Amino acid sequence: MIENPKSIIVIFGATGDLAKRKLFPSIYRLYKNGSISKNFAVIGVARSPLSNEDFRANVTKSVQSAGSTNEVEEFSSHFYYQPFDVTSSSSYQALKQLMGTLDGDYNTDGNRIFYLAMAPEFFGTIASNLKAEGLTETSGWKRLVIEKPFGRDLPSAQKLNSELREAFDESEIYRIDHYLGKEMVQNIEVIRFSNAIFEPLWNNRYISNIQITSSETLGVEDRGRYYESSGALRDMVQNHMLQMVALLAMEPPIKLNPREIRSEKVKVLRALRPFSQDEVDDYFVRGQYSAGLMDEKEVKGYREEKSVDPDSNTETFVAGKLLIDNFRWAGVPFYIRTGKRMAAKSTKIIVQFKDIPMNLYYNRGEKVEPNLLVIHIQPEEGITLHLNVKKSGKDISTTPIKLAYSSSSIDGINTPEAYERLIYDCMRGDMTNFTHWDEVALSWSFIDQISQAWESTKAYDFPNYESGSMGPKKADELLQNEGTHWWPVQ
Ligand SMILES: NC(=O)C1=CN([C@@H]2O[C@H](COP(=O)(O)OP(=O)(O)OC[C@H]3O[C@@H](n4cnc5c(N)ncnc54)[C@H](OP(=O)(O)O)[C@@H]3O)[C@@H](O)[C@H]2O)C=CC1
Ligand SMILES: O=C1O[C@H](COP(=O)(O)O)[C@@H](O)[C@H](O)[C@H]1O
Repeated sequence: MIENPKSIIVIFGATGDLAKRKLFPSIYRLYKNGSISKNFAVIGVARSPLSNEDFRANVTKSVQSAGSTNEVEEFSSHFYYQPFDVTSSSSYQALKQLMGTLDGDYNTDGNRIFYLAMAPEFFGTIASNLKAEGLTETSGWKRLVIEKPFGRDLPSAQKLNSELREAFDESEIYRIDHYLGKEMVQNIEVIRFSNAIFEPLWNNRYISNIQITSSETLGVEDRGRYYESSGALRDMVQNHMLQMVALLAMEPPIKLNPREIRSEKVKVLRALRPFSQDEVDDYFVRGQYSAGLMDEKEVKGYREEKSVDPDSNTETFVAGKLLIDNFRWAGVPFYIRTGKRMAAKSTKIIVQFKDIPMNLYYNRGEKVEPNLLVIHIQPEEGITLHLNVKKSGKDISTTPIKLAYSSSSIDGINTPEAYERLIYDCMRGDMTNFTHWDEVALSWSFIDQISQAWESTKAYDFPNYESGSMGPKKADELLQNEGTHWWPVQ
């Protein structure tokens, strides 16, 4: 793998939110820390009639708003803009010509990344036009980076995939799941497979349940139109939550390469227990936020948000119990929960170990707390192990303690942003942290059974959780019915 990759990056949707907030600052950091060679150029395309100078000013502003000031002008000089109509042959021909010129100017060896940061309805059209107009013919490598959502159910994902596959090979398609770029999500494998104390316990003999919470304080913001056709199930569960489940549950791969890791993740997704439409409510709970208080300020309910149907049936919260029917995990529930306008912004994984066979301290009326391994994904990054020790003093009695490691306090606060890692991986041709089509297809077939049930029945109790809370009561009951509870994530 080349460590200082050179390439032209074409960003479709270069005037959009994602480009400004994530892509430009991430490419800047790669440039500044020397991860990518100076032989790179970025061509931004969108409908707006900007000049190169306007575009460079936007890039400079976005990098500066992300807190950087050093060599920003020099960095922005690598950026070019072309007004673009995704359906017009002349747009592609002009882009082809510009790529040819910049290939020579920046000596990029014909390497090309096409980054689709646009609404998903354009993905198929762009990919087929890139091929039809000859932009995929190059002396170097070509790669397609594709943002979510990858379809809205299995049939639409299959259709999109076959459109992409007419122009790009599977080995050239980099499907982004930004959770796979997060430091502590990448750490799951390392925690599991490099610690002798965890791996022998990582199964149904010693683990009682695993909980994954990804809660957000923000509401739907300006994305009401998209969110109305998506909901939390498609927006968060189909991709990020199931990817974390797969990483936690997979068997050790025979090698740490993309093919072997994916093959193990795929086996987990294949082992997810399916259920019938009538059983969906036994396993999954949906919620929608009402108005409430966040940071002592009144916020709107989901149905009052911009571009949202005042009678919307869309869920902004999902909790669920997943069962993985294989030898390692039979009988161990994986509880997941995610939602908007919750009490805290927090993503945590809590592995709860089974109780010891006998509590020797019971006759003193003492309850021994279960051992927990907490993986803090965000905002803090690290792990905490909850153990029991002797309370200081004369008596032999127990007290819970926590052994904590914080990755940001040890390695420095600036752990790379997820997008920074993923763009770098794509430039180096490392597909490990991108989702393979097989994973996408299996995730959709699991999700479709839930969305079909929910779309065919009105949620009469919506809205059913207050903004600023931890979700609907039913989500707590899902665990209470099994004699357990959600561990706090705040
Ligand atoms: N924003 C985010 O945080 C995240 C976004 N994503 C995904 O990234 C993609 C982009 O999202 P986001 O940046 O928020 O979207 P925006 O709506 O902010 O940007 C869309 C971009 O597409 C361009 N565009 C729209 N229509 C056309 C057209 N017909 N021809 C050419 N260009 C067009 C727009 O520019 P113009 O109007 O000038 O044409 C703009 O540059 C989506 O797939 C989204 O789901 C995924 C995760 C997070
Ligand atoms: O993909 C998405 O993720 C964000 C949450 O990402 P995070 O890194 O802040 O946890 C979510 O807000 C958005 O709706 C969804 O599309």
